Order: sequence, then structure tokens, then C-alpha cells
Amino acid sequence: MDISALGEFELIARLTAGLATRAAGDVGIGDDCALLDLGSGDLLLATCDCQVEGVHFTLQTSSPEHIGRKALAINLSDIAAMGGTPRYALVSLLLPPHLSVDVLDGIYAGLRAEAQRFDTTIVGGNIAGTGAAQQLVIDITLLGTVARGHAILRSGARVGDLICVTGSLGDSAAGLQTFLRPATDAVLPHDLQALRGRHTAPLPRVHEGQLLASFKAGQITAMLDISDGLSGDLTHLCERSGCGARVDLATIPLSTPLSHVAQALQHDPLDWALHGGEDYELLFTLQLPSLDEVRTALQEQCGTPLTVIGEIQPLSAGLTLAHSNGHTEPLHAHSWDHLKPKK
Ligand SMILES: Nc1ncnc2c1ncn2[C@@H]1O[C@H](COP(=O)(O)OP(=O)(O)OP(=O)(O)O)[C@@H](O)[C@H]1O
Ligand SMILES: Cc1ncc(C[n+]2csc(CCOP(=O)(O)O)c2C)c(N)n1
Ligand SMILES: [Mg+2]
Repeated sequence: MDISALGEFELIARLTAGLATRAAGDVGIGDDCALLDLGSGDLLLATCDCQVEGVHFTLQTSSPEHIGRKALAINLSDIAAMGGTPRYALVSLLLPPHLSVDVLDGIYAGLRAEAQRFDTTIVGGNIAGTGAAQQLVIDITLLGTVARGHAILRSGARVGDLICVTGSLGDSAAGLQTFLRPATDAVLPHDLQALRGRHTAPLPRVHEGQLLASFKAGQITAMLDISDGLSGDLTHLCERSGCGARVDLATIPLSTPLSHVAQALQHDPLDWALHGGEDYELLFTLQLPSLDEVRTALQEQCGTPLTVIGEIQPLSAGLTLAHSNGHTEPLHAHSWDHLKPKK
């Protein structure tokens, strides 16, 4: 049997079954970051994520600066998903021998700019050659902190909680498609630029995550960032929380450029929003009485809209998609799986 028969998430479960945690309060595998209690006031957050040429980016479609920025941004997004503050980064580079120094300088300029923007210090890393393989890989480990008792885990959602997202969904996947499909002539330059920008240089919701973690315990009940796609990431949240969920299709926030490009490319925008991935928006659950307070704070302090897209259901209800005419259907996780590429 090869690993593609298992898929990414079954493989993680198999490799990590039975691994011990050190302290009683630690959360090891299964959330966006490990949450580690070193005994001081704040808890330590640790995460790693990589960008692989040909899998996450190409040098033809992303500038070196954007590749560097995104490599850090996707890690910042995992710290944001816990409500944490990013602190230190270690950058491991796997370099094909003929890579141009200018390209690498550009990647590092993007990395440094993103680090500065989010007050993160690059404190180390590693360089190795890729040998015969020609793909550039940037693998970053990011450490952060979160005040004791304030981390927001994937596991706290309860029946009746509202399911919310920041910003809008599907833009990154649509931006990627405009690179892949020849029929892009029909798309307005302004829309093209907006969607491609969200794909090549996503903005991690660090300030929004910190704001959400500053509410009283129990107001925001669970959170993760949308990297693989709403359907898969909501499935992860529900698995960790032991619940089901109903997503109201008509409420999923779609940007205007996304609607325009979907029309031009004759693609259902909701497919990108549900399954596309790389949105790096926050998906979180909250208790109904907190909705107005949280929505107002996100808008006033971060300029970021909150949209309620559904409600947490009992485990037995599974995950469902509700259409505006009342029809419901099961919501299957069709989002990104590295071991089962489909797109
Ligand atoms: N090889 C591995 N060994 C141990 N733990 C792993 C391994 N790969 C992933 N994990 C853990 O499994 C969980 C899910 O990993 P995954 O990479 O899907 O995180 P994510 O936050 O959902 O996605 P992303 O990294 O795209 O933001 C995380 O807690 C991660 O630390
Ligand atoms: C050239 C190219 N082809 C396809 C994609 C789409 N893609 C790659 S990885 C991923 C999920 C998130 O990754 P991870 O789980 O590693 O964080 C998605 C949606 C892309 N970005 N570039
Ligand atoms: Mg994540």
C-alpha cells in the first residue's frame, strides 16, 4: 500500500497515534499549533508549514517577494488561529543548485518584510541542497505565545454555537484558476489583480485572532484557519469538538471580484468558497449572545467583517449544507489533501 491510499489526515493519525504530551495542559497534535506549558505566564505556541515549488507556488506565477511573504504568512495564520502573538521564526531552505541568487534575495526580502509587519524575529534556519530534485522548498517553524487560558482550540464548539468566518472565501482558489486557465481574457484587470493578490500574498488574520482571544473565556468557543478549504477545515473543527454542523449556503461571503470571475470562467463560485482552500480566513464558533459585541469589535478594531455561515449541530446530524429553498444535503470534505491531489 502506498501513502496515497491513506490520504493526508489518516496518515497523520497513523504516524502520531499514542505519542505522549509532556504537561497536563499541553495540546500536541491536532490543532493549528502545539500549545505548550513551560510554567511561565504565557503558553508557547509552535507550528511549522512549508511551501513547495510546483505544489504551492510557481516561479512563473508568483514574484520572489510574494513567495517569501506567503511562506511566513501561512505560519502566522496558524498562530492567529490559536489567538496568539507570533514571536520567532526559523527558516529551513531546500535549494536546487541552479537557483538564481536574485530570486533567493527576493524571497528573503519578502520574508523579512512580512516578519517586520507582524513583529516576528527570524532567529535561525538551515540550508540544504535538493540534489537531483529541482524544486525549491521553504519550510518555516514559527513560535508564538498566548496568555494562559486564552488560546482558542478547535475542540470547544458546542451545539447551538454560531459558525462564523472573517472576510470572504474562495478568492485564492479563483486567483489560482486565473493562472491555470487560458480563458482569462474575459476577466477585468481589476478583478484579476484582486484575486491573484489573495492567492499569491494572503493576509494572515493575526490581529483578528488576538482580538478574538481577548474575549472572556467561553465567548469564542473554537477556531482554526482555512488553509485546505471550508469543507475540510470545518470537518476538522467538528471532529475535534465532537459535533456536527449546518452551513447555510446563501450566507457564505463571496467578494465581488470572485462573482465576476466565476461568471467569466463559468465556474460555481461556491465550489471555490467551499473546497478551494488557501483563504487564510479564520473560521470560529461563538455563543449567540456574544455575536453583536464580537462583530462590532472586529469591524471597529480590525476593519474586518464577520459573517455567520451556519450553526453547530449534534454529532448525529453530521455536516450538512442547507440551500435557501430549505433543501439540505450532506457536506463532504472535498478540499485539499496533499496525498490525493485532485486539482
Ligand atoms: N508528520 C507529522 N508528525 C506529527 N504531527 C503532524 C505531522 N503532520 C501534521 N501533524 C499535526 O497534525 C495536525 C494537522 O496538521 P495540518 O498540517 O493539517 O495543520 P492545519 O493547521 O490543519 O493545516 P495547515 O498546516 O495547512 O495550516 C497539526 O496539529 C500538526 O501539527
Ligand atoms: C501551483 C499550485 N497548485 C495548486 C495550489 C493549491 N494548493 C496547494 S496546497 C493547498 C492547501 C494548503 O496547503 P497546506 O495544507 O500545505 O498548508 C492548495 C489549495 C497552489 N497553491 N499552487
Ligand atoms: Mg491551520
